[in-house]
Amino acid sequence: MTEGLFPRERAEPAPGAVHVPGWLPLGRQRELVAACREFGRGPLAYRHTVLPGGGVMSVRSLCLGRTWVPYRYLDSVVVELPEWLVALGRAAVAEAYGSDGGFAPDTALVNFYGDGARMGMHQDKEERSGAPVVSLSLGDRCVFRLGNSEGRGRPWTDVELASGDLFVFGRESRWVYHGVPRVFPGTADPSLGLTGRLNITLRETGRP
Ligand SMILES: O=C(O)CCC(=O)C(=O)O
Ligand SMILES: [Fe+2]
Repeated sequence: MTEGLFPRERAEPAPGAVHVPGWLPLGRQRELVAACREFGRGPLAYRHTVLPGGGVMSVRSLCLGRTWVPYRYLDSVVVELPEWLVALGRAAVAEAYGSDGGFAPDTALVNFYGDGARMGMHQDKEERSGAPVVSLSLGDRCVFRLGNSEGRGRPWTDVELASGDLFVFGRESRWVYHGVPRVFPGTADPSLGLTGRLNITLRETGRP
């Protein structure tokens, strides 16, 4: 166990892919966990997405703003993307790239990883915008696999994401395959009050 022995430093594991460990202070993480709980009490619920081929995702998710279903965006919005989350997304891009570049996310996927949940290698490719993808992690640590734009296979780089970490992939890395092959149960700060892992992913659909 090397956990805590080495400082986790800001890194750019691939051009355009920026990892900022501990970007969100613990208080802000707690607020986000509370907000994610609240999202699930509204008209939306965390559900296992059923894929067109019949597969069922192990992750449970809900979508704020423009509704994503595999593999397209609908015209509908069930719950608006909160303005504070848009602002957080802008701040995240500014942190990663030095400027927010006018980032205007209109959709967010909130993913909950319970026992044994994983996410296979995929591209976020239903967006027409080349704007970056912003990912925030809460709760248990995980392995985030950052692949290449050509296919699901190697080469890839495994990055460990922990609670409060920011990961932005845009520019040359915008269309890379990526996934979460592993979550480490029970690795979150108990004071966060979350069992499992939450991920908030903000995107710009580029649709009117
Ligand atoms: O959970 C993560 O860190 C990644 C989520 C993801 O890739 C997605 O929702 O498209
Ligand atoms: Fe993704």
